[in-house]
Amino acid sequence: MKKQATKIKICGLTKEKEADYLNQIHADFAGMVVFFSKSKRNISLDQAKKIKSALLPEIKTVAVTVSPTLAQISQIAEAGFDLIQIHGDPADLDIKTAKSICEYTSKFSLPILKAFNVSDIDSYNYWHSCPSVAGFVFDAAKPGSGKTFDWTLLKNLPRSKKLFMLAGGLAPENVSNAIFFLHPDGVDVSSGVEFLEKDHPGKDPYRIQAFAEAVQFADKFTSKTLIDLN
Ligand SMILES: O=C(O)c1ccccc1NCC(=O)[C@H](O)[C@H](O)COP(=O)(O)O
Repeated sequence: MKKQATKIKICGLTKEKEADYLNQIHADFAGMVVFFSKSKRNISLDQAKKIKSALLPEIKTVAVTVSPTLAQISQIAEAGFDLIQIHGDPADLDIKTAKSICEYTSKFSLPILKAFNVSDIDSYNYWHSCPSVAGFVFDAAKPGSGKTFDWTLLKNLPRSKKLFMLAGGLAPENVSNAIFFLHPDGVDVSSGVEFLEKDHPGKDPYRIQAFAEAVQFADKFTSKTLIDLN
């Protein structure tokens, strides 16, 4: 059995210089919130492209969306993202005419990271069967809120080669415990690596470094099989 490091996704990038912080820790995924103006981390596709071009090419870019429309998904694919993270259901999905959500999402031009926000975890088994879904992000009830949730809800979910990623209120202070408890394939953080001062928005390079070190610390004491998204 090959030992595999826990993958790191840093989410909610808003500035080009934050790409350097991810490059320094060799993050696996960079998440950017698009087409969701309610979020303080929402950025335009042009901003996202600038951040993307400052990232090491091996860092996979994830467009983080809430119920995206088909038109938005095409624009996201054209902008060169590697994956699309979907909270909720796709907006244009007409349950009456689509044979199944799986069939519908198979038309998307990008692999999907299906995000769950606690109350919808019941649909995990269904999404798990969809070939277009590359993996899962288990997040708190309100995405990007920096709040955790009851991790025991995930303990007995079946695993496969699809990426199983924990999000929601992770931080340098608790991510090792999360890895010890759940052995996820990846950990996803946004609020927990931002500046602690309320009047200082954006990602804190020292907290990103501390997060990566806490993940490495936990990995020394856990082992898992190889998951490859390529
Ligand atoms: O960040 C947002 O504002 C956001 C808005 C809409 C959908 C998703 C959003 N964020 C998702 C994430 O950033 C990640 O799932 C994240 O790691 C969890 O957030 P946090 O609890 O702040 O670490």
